[in-house]
Amino acid sequence: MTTYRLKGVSVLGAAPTDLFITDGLISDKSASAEVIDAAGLVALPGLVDLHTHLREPGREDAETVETGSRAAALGGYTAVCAMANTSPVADSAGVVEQVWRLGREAGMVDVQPIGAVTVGLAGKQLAELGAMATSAANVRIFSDDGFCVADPRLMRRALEYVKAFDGIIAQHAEEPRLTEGAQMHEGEVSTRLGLTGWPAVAEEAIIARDVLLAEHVGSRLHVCHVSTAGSVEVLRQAKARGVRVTAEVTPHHLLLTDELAASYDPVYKVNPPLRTAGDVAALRQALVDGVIDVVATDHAPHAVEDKECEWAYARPGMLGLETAFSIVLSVLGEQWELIADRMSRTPARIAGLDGHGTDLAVGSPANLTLVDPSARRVVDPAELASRSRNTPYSGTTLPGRIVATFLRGEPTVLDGKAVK
Ligand SMILES: NC(=O)N[C@@H](CC(=O)O)C(=O)O
Repeated sequence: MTTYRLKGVSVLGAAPTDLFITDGLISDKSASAEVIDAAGLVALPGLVDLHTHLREPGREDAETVETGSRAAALGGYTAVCAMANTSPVADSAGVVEQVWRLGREAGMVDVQPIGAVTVGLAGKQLAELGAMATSAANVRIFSDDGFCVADPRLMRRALEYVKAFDGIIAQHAEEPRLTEGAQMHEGEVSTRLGLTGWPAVAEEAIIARDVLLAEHVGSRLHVCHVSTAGSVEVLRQAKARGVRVTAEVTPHHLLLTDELAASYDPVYKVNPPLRTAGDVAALRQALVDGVIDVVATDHAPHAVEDKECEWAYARPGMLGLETAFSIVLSVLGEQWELIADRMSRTPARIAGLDGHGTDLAVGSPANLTLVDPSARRVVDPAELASRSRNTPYSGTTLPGRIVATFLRGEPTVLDGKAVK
C-alpha cells in the first residue's frame, strides 16, 4: 500500500498541516511517502449519501453500480446507500446481496443496500426484512422510496419489525390520494401553468402520521427528501418531544424553486417537486438548526428517452452525486464543521457505517475527500461519470471542486479524475 503525505492540507478549515495516510489509516508521520500538494485544499471526512438510485439490476442503461460508484467518488463520497426501487426490486436477500457484491467489485465507494419495506414496493405485504438484515448485505435501512408506505397498519408493523435490530424505516412521505396525476408543486405556478399540483399537505400529513407511529412503537423513522416548510415544523415538534426521527433534504430542494417548471423542461421534474422560495428558506434554516439532519442526494439517473420528452411523460428525478458538494457549499458557505456533519458524520451514524464520517484523527480509517473551495467549474453533462445526463445544472458555474477522494487509504479520485 502506498503511503501518502497530504502536504499543507487544512483539516476542516484548520491551519495547514501535513496529514499522512499509511496502511489505510490516518497517521501523523511516515518515513517515505508520495507527496500530494494540498495547499489551499480542505480535507473532509468522505461524504456519505443516504439516498442514491444506482438502477442496477434492471436499468443498467441509466446507471450501474459501477458508474454510480464512480460518480459518487468524483463527488467526494466514500459510501452511498442504494435505494431499493430496482428491477427486480431489492426486497429479498438475493437482490440486496447482489447489489452489495457489485459495490465491492466496483470498489470505489462502500455501497450499502437499502431493502424494500414491502414486496415489489406494492405496499401490500411486508418484504423479508429479517432475511435482508441477516444477509451478507447487513441491511439496516428499509424504504419503498418512489412510493409511500401509505397503509398505516403496514407502516406500524414495519416499524415494529425493525425495532428488534434497531433498523430504520425511511419513508417517502407522499399521501397518494392527494397526489393523483400530480405534475408539480401545487401553488401559484401550477395554477398559472394549468398543471395538476402536488400539495405540500400530502407530504406533511404522512410525516405527522409517521412520527406518531414511530413514537408509539418507539422505533426509528427517517424521512426522505423533506421539501416543505410545514414538514419542517412537524419534524421540529416531534424532535422536541423526543421522537426517534431523522430527516434529509436534497441539494436541489435547497436551491431550486417551482418557478423552473414554467420552462416545461423535464429536467426540473422531480419527486417531491421543487417548491417555493419560502420552502427553500425554511429547509436551509432547518439544515443549519439540525431539525433536518442530513443532505442526501436522491441521485436519480434516467435514460434520455425517459427525460427528453413531454413534461407529463417524463420520469421524475435528477442527478445529484457529482454536484451535491458544490450546491451545499454555495448554500452554506465555508462552514466546514457543518458541511462535514450534514454530509458525512450524521449520515454515517444514521446508517451505522463504521469507519465513515470520522473526525480524521490519527488512527481513523482514511476515508476522506480533499476539496478546493476556491475553484469554479462549469457543469458539462457530457463530462459526468454517471451514465445519465439529467442534471439541472448544465452550463451553470458552481463553486468548489473535489480534488481527491480516498477509500480506506487508497485514492479513488486524484487530480479530480477517477483512478479507475
Ligand atoms: N426522486 C425522484 O424524482 N425519483 C426517484 C423515485 C421517486 O422518489 O419518485 C427515482 O427513482 O427516479
